[in-house]
Amino acid sequence: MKIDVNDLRVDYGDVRAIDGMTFSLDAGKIYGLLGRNGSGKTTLLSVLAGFRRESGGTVRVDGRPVFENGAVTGDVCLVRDAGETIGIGTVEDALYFAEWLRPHWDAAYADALLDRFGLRRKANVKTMSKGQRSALGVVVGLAGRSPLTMFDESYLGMDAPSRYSFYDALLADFMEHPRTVILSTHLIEEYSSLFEEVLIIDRGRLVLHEESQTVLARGTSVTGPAERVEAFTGGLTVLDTRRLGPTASAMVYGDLDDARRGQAREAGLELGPIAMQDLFVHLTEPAGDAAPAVPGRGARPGEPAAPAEPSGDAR
Ligand SMILES: Nc1ncnc2c1ncn2[C@@H]1O[C@H](COP(=O)(O)OP(=O)(O)OP(=O)(O)O)[C@@H](O)[C@H]1O
Repeated sequence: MKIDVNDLRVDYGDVRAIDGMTFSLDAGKIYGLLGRNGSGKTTLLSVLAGFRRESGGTVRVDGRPVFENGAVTGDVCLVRDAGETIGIGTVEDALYFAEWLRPHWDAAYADALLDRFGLRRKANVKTMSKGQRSALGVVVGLAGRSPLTMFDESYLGMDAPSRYSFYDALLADFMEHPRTVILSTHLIEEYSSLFEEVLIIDRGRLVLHEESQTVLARGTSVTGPAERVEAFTGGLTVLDTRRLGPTASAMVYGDLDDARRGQAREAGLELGPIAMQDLFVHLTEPAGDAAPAVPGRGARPGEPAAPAEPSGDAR
């Protein structure tokens, strides 16, 4: 399903949780939604799922409004953390309810997933552990095969083997049944290779929306003798610099063309990739600080950029 969000605002009383967000998502891709605590991820997903009404702006899924629109919400699934939406009865009851609700439900696949995550059909959901309830949420999200499927930190309570299992299951099922998937997560490195595109939000605003490969290609670590690193990075957008004795490693954001790369090599500097998590940390700032103004902030071509906030470091 295609998503078009235009100048979206969501208020909780005096708190503006989403502050003028505009973006479009194509159908059939896996998107990563990243943001610090309180940045507005759950609020945004709730609006996309039709759980909450927008205070301003528009949200369209396949060109149609979502809120109180049964023709759309039947094709949309939001799995929240710890599977909180299915806290009554047994696992079997939860699946029965999900099947009734979801037109694309695959019962055989749901059964296979229960085995995969070691969940008993007769288990009472209320007495299940947090991780088991999260796994049940994931089963519902995957087996529902909703054209728009969103996981909001659904796997947070799951242990590492179960999370890896979710990763593998999602990838395999997505290949067979492509759909629009949005994953909100704080486990950036664990899931970043799944994301075709990534959206970073910060204090209710869209900070960046780009293909993951582009985002990663824009970040480069420059390591070598401190004074040479400083000279080379002058005029570039430096997100962070770390020093260890005479050696410095600078995190640079922006395209480095072949000529610049050649200059770095001639200067004896080492160039390397940087992790998406590192980029994320430096593209968002703790509350109260301004995020650095970096190229690519705001959105993709054709989408309005979020106003870049002034930063002393950014060039
Ligand atoms: N029901 C509510 N009433 C009032 N304010 C709320 C409510 N829900 C969220 N907020 C506020 O809206 C902002 C965005 O919250 P939201 O839960 O969407 O963030 P989040 O990015 O999902 O956070 P986290 O990563 O911690 O789950 C926060 O400032 C939060 O305090």
